[in-house]
Amino acid sequence: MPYDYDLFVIGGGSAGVRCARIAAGHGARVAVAEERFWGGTCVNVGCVPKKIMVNAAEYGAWIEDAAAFGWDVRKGPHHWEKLAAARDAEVQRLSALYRSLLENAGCTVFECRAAFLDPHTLQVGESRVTAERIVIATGGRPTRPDIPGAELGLISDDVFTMHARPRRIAIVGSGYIAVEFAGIYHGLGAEVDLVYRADLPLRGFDHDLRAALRDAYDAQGIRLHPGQQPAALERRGRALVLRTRRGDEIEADCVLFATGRAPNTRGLGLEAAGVACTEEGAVIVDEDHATTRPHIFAIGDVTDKLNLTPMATAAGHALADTLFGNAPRRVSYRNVPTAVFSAPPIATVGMTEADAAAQGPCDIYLTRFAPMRHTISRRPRRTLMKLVVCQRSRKVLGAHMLGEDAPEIMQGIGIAVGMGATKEDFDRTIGIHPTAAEEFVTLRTRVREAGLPEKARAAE
Ligand SMILES: Cc1cc2nc3c(=O)[nH]c(=O)nc-3n(C[C@H](O)[C@H](O)[C@H](O)COP(=O)(O)OP(=O)(O)OC[C@H]3O[C@@H](n4cnc5c(N)ncnc54)[C@H](O)[C@@H]3O)c2cc1C
Ligand SMILES: NC(=O)c1ccc[n+]([C@@H]2O[C@H](COP(=O)([O-])OP(=O)(O)OC[C@H]3O[C@@H](n4cnc5c(N)ncnc54)[C@H](O)[C@@H]3O)[C@@H](O)[C@H]2O)c1
Repeated sequence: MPYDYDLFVIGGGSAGVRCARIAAGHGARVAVAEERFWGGTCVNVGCVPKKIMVNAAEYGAWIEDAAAFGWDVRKGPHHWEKLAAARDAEVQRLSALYRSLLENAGCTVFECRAAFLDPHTLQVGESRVTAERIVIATGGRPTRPDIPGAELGLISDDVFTMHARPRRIAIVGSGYIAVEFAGIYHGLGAEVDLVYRADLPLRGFDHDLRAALRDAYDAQGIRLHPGQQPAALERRGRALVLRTRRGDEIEADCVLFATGRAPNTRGLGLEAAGVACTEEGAVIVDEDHATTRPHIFAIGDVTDKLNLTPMATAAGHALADTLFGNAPRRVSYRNVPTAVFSAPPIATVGMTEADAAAQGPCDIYLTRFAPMRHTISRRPRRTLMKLVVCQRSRKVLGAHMLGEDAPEIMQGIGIAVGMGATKEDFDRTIGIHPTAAEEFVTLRTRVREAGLPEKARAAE
């Protein structure tokens, strides 16, 4: 039976757009359906608008720093609506670009929802469409905790439609989104409460980074509430009150739930297609992104593996090359560099100290220092850099940094760690002076053998 398309992609986000346009470039007849916004989460309610807000928040402190360098500048008020307009214009430009990339590649675009009717047939808006192969790239959505009054709180999507900066905001969670928005709102002048379950923010990251971020946020005046779980949210007059299970009350103008995301598989007709999901709703895939139906594939956040834009695009590209480019390949999920755009930012690649120590003896090289800019500005900022080195092979198993430019620096370190560079390879590299980055190649003092103190291990 001839199909309408060789490939149908459900979802026009990072993963779907890359897969569709590369497949079309290989000569396949491709269609894509997007129900909400071209470019998906990253472009519209994720990385891009978030990073613009991170940049905006940084300027506030830079204006103050400038005075120490001789500039006669005065910090005036921040105009939220100006920032919002600039941010939204850039988002619209990029979203339109994503759509035109698809059209220029020869893809058919549908601006509506798609769902399976059977393994090869989709309901696409008002039409029925068939395809030989189908890719599920529907991403994820923010979740709220199951507590009374949860609907009074915001989710990350809502941040990008706020009309004004809140005076006080309480943020629940301490993952990527929570700590990034804590830094943004604080930088823009709001009072911030960060409410989280663990002892330290950013579960899963290296222990020293987590402790350094706690210290940095504490020093800046972000009010930290570790070991606290939300119990209820209620309106009291014009304020919201977040009650915790311990019985504490935190009052704010708005409450942001940054408590994780769930894969978008509800109502997709996956049962009709014979595609299996985990209990949490993530599509189950093998190393080639094939689902339990060999002609149906899933890529990006909907598989809930490593929910980062570059992973979504890499998976989409590899799948298109494999299916239509006569160039089968797999994407590695190991040694993926990642950054958290907190204030200061964090970046990391490879193993944490705890993970590495569990595999065998390792050495820790670590330095903390005041960045050169701040010896002049007197802003109390500290940088932390750390290498985890295998004692046997001398390979650098993990590199971790908290400090200005950490994400820019870690991209290059990621190449070295991915190639299996040893500590001696790092040491042989000549530094670029004067930079913070050069510390990664001049770390000479082994501070200890890897392994977390008992108390820290218990809290992991
Ligand atoms: C606030 C925030 C900040 C982030 N910051 C970063 C960052 O700095 N760096 C980074 O690497 N990652 C970041 N991420 C994660 C990153 O945005 C995601 O990993 C990435 O966007 C996933 O791409 P995707 O294509 O899998 O899904 P998405 O981009 O979510 O795309 C899925 C698309 O499918 C559409 N869709 C869903 N169901 C259907 C249907 N049935 N029919 C038609 N269309 C459908 C949706 O509307 C959506 O557009 C951030 C995420 C958030 C929320
Ligand atoms: N810079 C980046 O690359 C970047 C930025 C933002 C988001 N992302 C991606 O998006 C994903 C989602 O981000 P996120 O921050 O929402 O999720 P997350 O999984 O990183 O963090 C969720 C947080 O919510 C807490 N939590 C979960 N349920 C809770 C409950 N019922 N009560 C209280 N706390 C609860 C968790 O303990 C954790 O601190 C990230 O994991 C990441 O993959 C990446």
